[in-house]
Amino acid sequence: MSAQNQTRRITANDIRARKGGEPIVALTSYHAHTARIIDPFVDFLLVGDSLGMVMHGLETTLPVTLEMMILQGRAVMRGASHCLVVVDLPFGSYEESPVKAFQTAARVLKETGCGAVKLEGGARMAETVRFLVDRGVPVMGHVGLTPQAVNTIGGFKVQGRDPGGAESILADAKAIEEAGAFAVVVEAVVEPLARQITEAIAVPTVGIGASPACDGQILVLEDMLGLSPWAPKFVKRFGNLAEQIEGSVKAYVSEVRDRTFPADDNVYKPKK
Ligand SMILES: Nc1nc(=O)c2c([nH]1)NC[C@@H]1CN(c3ccc(C(=O)N[C@@H](CCC(=O)O)C(=O)O)cc3)CN21
Ligand SMILES: CC(C)C(=O)C(=O)O
Ligand SMILES: [Mg+2]
Repeated sequence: MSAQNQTRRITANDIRARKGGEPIVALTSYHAHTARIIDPFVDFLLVGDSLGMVMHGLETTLPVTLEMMILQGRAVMRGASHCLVVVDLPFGSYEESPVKAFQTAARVLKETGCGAVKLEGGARMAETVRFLVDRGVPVMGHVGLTPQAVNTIGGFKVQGRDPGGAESILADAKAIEEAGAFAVVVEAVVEPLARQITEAIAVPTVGIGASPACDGQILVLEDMLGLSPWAPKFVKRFGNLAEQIEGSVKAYVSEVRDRTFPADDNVYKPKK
C-alpha cells in the first residue's frame, strides 16, 4: 500500500466524477483472494449484504449482522489495493436514526478501512445520508428493488412498472443525490425509469438489472462467474465456475482413489 510506485486508491470522489463518462464497472466481493484477482480491473468493489445469501445460504439479506459485514470488509480490504471498497450497512444497523447510522458507519470505516458505505432507501433516508456525509462518511445510495425491504415489497420483484411507483423511485434517487450521496445503485427497474433517473441526477447511477442507460454496472461476482446455484434473471453468466469446481473435485477424488495422488512431487522425502 505504501510503495511509492503504486498509484493511489480510487476514491468516492473519483467515482462521482465519472458521471456520464466511460461506464463505471463494479462487482461484489466478500473474500480476500477473489478481491485480489478482480481489483486491478474494476472501479469499485462492494462488500454487499448479499453475502448472507451467497456465503451463508440465507434466503434474504435480513439476518446479516454488522459483525459479518466488518469481517468480510476487512478481508476484501486486504486483497484490494486499487479499487474503492464500499461496504453495505446491514438491515437494522442504521434505519432508526441518523445518529445510529453514523455510529454504525463510523465502526465500518474504522474497523475495515473501506472508503465508503452503502445504505438502502430513498427520500426517507435522505436526512441520514446528509448527516453521514456532513460528518465525513461517503455514502452510496440504493433505490428501486431494495432487498432489505423484501417483506414489505412482497418478494424480489422488478420495481417501477406502474407510473406511481416509477415516480416515487425517481423522487428517491433525487432525494439521495441532493442529500450528498456520491453515487446511487439502481436495482431491478424498467429501462425507461433507469434512463430517467440517470438523466435527472448529477451523480452516477450504477445499475443491477437496470439496463445500459445507467452510468455503470454491478453484479454479484458469484452470479456472473456461474458459481451461484440460482441468479436473478438480469444476470449474465460470464463463466461456469460451478462446472470447473465439479470437474476439479472429480479429478481429485479419482486420483486419491486410484492412488495416483499424492505423487512423488507432492510427498516430503527424508534428507539424504
Ligand atoms: N446471488 C445474489 N444475486 C443478487 O443479484 C442479489 C442477491 N443474491 N441477494 C440480494 C439481492 C436480491 N436480488 C434479487 C433476487 C432475486 C431476483 C429475482 O429472482 N427476480 C425474479 C423476478 C421476480 C418477480 O418479478 O416476481 C427474476 O426472474 O429475475 C431479483 C433480484 C438481487 N440481489
Ligand atoms: C446487489 C448489490 C447492489 C448489493 O447491494 C449487494 O450485493 O448486497
Ligand atoms: Mg446489498
